[in-house]
Amino acid sequence: CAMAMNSKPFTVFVEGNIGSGKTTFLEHFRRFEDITLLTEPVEEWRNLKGWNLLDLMYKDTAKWAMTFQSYVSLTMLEMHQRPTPTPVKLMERSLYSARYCFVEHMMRSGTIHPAEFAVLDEWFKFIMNHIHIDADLIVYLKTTPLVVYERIKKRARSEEQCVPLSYIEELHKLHEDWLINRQHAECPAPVLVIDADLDLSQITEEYKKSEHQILRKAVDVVMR
Ligand SMILES: Cc1cc2cn([C@H]3C[C@H](O)[C@@H](CO)O3)c(=O)nc2[nH]1
Repeated sequence: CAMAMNSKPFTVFVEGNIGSGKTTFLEHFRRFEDITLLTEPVEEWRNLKGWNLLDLMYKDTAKWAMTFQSYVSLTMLEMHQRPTPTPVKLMERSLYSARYCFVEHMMRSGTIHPAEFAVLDEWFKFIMNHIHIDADLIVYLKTTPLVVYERIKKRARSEEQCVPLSYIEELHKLHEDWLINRQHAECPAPVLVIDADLDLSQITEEYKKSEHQILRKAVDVVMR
């Protein structure tokens, strides 16, 4: 059912480490007409006017990380701002995981220069103060670093083949700090934790748990 454009849709961020099954989770909701799915625009990051920024970032991180994260944030902001004709909007990742997980890691590991971090952080703070983009719910696909590391190898996305386990472990810790230990007050949305270590056959039960919570909220939005 089309939504009156003036009311905000029930917005869900689907968050999790690389290889945690976010795209698979989102595809599970493809069949619901009342839900708009916004998957990560990886293809845009792989081809900006012919430049594969994702590959450049993984190949020469010190040189390209700032450029890459700057463009990722722009594409995420565009998705946050995109008008949604349905009562529910599911987004893969967000400006929050961009800042609290990926950019945070790049700063702590010295991959980007403190001056580059300062610029990215000023953009993030400006957006937080001027644009309303928070979630009504965050679905956290919680995984064990070793499990997703093996999946990344199996999935064999070419740009990711040189990703070390240590990077996956650090990203995991930053997701836990944010979504389990709740260290960032700017993003107060409730978190629904899904055990995403489960393999495809078992995980449907876990998805059903979130389906109920998301769809019930969607009914609330429509009835509002
Ligand atoms: C918001 C955000 C998403 C995102 C993804 N990535 C990388 C991780 C994966 O290899 C690929 C697709 O998620 O892009 C990144 O480096 N920085 C990011 N920031």
